[in-house]
Amino acid sequence: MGLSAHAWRQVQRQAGELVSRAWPGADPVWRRVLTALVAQTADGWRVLARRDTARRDRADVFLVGVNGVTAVAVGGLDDGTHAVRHAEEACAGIRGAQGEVLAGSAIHYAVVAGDAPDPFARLTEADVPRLFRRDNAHLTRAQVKAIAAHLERRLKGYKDLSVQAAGRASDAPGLLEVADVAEDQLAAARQRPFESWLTFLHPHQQAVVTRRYNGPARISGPAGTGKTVVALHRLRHLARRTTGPLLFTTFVRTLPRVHRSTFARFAPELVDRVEFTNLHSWARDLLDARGKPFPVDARAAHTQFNRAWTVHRDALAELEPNPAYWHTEIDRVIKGRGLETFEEYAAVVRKGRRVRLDVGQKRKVWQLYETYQRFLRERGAHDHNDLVAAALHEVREERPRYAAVVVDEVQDITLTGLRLLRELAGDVPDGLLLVGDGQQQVYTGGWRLSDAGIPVQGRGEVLRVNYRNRERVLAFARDFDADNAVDDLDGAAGVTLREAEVASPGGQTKRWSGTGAELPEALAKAVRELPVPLGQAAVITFSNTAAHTCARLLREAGIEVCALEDFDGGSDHRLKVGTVHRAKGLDFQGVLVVEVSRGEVPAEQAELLARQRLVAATRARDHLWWGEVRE
Ligand SMILES: Nc1ncnc2c1ncn2[C@@H]1O[C@H](COP(=O)(O)OP(=O)(O)OP(=O)(O)O)[C@@H](O)[C@H]1O
Repeated sequence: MGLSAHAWRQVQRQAGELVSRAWPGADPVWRRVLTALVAQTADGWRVLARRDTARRDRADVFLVGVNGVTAVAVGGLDDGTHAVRHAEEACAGIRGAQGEVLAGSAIHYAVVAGDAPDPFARLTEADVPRLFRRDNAHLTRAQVKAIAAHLERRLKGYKDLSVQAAGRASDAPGLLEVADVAEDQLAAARQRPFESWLTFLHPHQQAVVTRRYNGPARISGPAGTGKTVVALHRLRHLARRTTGPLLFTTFVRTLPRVHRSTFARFAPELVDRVEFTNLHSWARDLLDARGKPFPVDARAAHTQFNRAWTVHRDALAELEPNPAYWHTEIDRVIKGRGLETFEEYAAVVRKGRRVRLDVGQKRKVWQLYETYQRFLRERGAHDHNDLVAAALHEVREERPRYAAVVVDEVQDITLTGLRLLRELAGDVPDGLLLVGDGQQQVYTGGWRLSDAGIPVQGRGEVLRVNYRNRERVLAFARDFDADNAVDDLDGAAGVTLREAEVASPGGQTKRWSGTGAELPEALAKAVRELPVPLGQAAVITFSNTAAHTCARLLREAGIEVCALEDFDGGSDHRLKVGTVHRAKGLDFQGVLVVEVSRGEVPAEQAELLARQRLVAATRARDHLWWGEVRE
């Protein structure tokens, strides 16, 4: 806290005297803990405390600081549920500067020196400093003051206790303001913009966090509207009201560990109850745990597809010469949708697929599929679809129990994957929450939630305020959604990025265009001119090859890089580099997109590319540089 040892001893003595005067008969443990808490008020924390030995059903202390609100009970509680309700009621309606509300799910709970009922974290006296950790700082001092002022009015019988360090005239007008502003700016430079969503939510977001659903629910809305933020808050809300494990999953391999680290910051007491894992890893682990290991070798599977293609090329090349198109057809339409007979394939509507197929042509595709399957069988190889199908079979045999299943980026999961998740969630009320945005689909092969037997009528929430992208960045990204028909994941019209409301003004965008030979210099210059710390920025590409090239060019220019593949959401001073597929769901203060222009592309690919561009551009909070390499 920047106090000398002498000043710190004085502060503690003052705090001790204050506590003894306020509660003369209190037992020593209580007094010591309170003293430790009150001493921190010299460093900007606020403490509201009461002591009532007859009613041990409420928190003794409300601690407010840069890391949010914590309700603390000293020496144990008789009734944790009542204490939670009391704390949530005390905080209900506390508003931020822009009309946001303090989310009930944002309150931390702790018992010091006593038994801790859920959701209270259990701390010993020696653990008390953990309540003041600054690595989770996300509120400004002004916000801390405002919250404490509200609580002071709300909490009857609680005393506002504070001490001052010698030489810190906290009430001298001007002085404090200057110190506060300096400190706020320092914190802001470290962690910009303030992640106030850890405590404050838009009233609509907050309503979605706590609403009760009597079936599967869906949150949709354009990029940056806080869908994941709401999902994480809801996860905490649900975890507090249930027992047993919860699952947070997504199709994107790199995302779960990032979300885990965010969740660990604001719900450390619950993080071990939630499994954060991508769907394929989850499926593999389930089969391993049941003694039925199911190794997938995507490369071997790809080789078998190429072999099958050589057999059927002549039959299909006149429809579409690119084998990747047919691989996707098998991956996303036939296997992704779990089609088992030709009759099913003949009947299926191939939403979003460019090449129209009559029954005779579908038969040719089916033959390609059958050959591919035969080759896989002969080699004992499996692809990812086989893994998901095997897990679905296994879950139908015996369902692992989860109190709730939350699925992020649901638009990219296959239909079979959705069926698996539905099966997994069972009929538990509030058991399944699907979060996604049709506009950000980066893989083709449409479905509706109802195709997977997931009815969400009346339980679909749409978020509309974009909190991530500053106005100019959003305007840039909006240009990519011109021709996109977007659905809300269930067939109805969805809300597009064009319709999203902007929450933050300003922002900066730049375009560059040049040849491959000019890229190294332009990219290095753009990185150096980016007015954000490198650790808060990312270079995003549309292919692995381009990502590798950019990483090499940056290293050669002496810039430290970290592959997005390896990023876990922790603080890291290196520039992140990766494809748009790995950047999904994440955001950075500054983003540099490198696009290798491909000239004319077929309509279906063009639409997919527009979506990928939209995803890439909306990863930038404040600064976006868009470089186009002309081949
Ligand atoms: N209530 C809020 N107050 C302030 N900032 C918010 C709020 N909600 C969300 N944000 C900010 O917006 C960013 C985007 O939120 P989030 O990642 O949840 O959006 P999303 O809808 O899941 O986005 P995408 O679909 O593009 O991945 C967050 O990192 C956070 O900084």
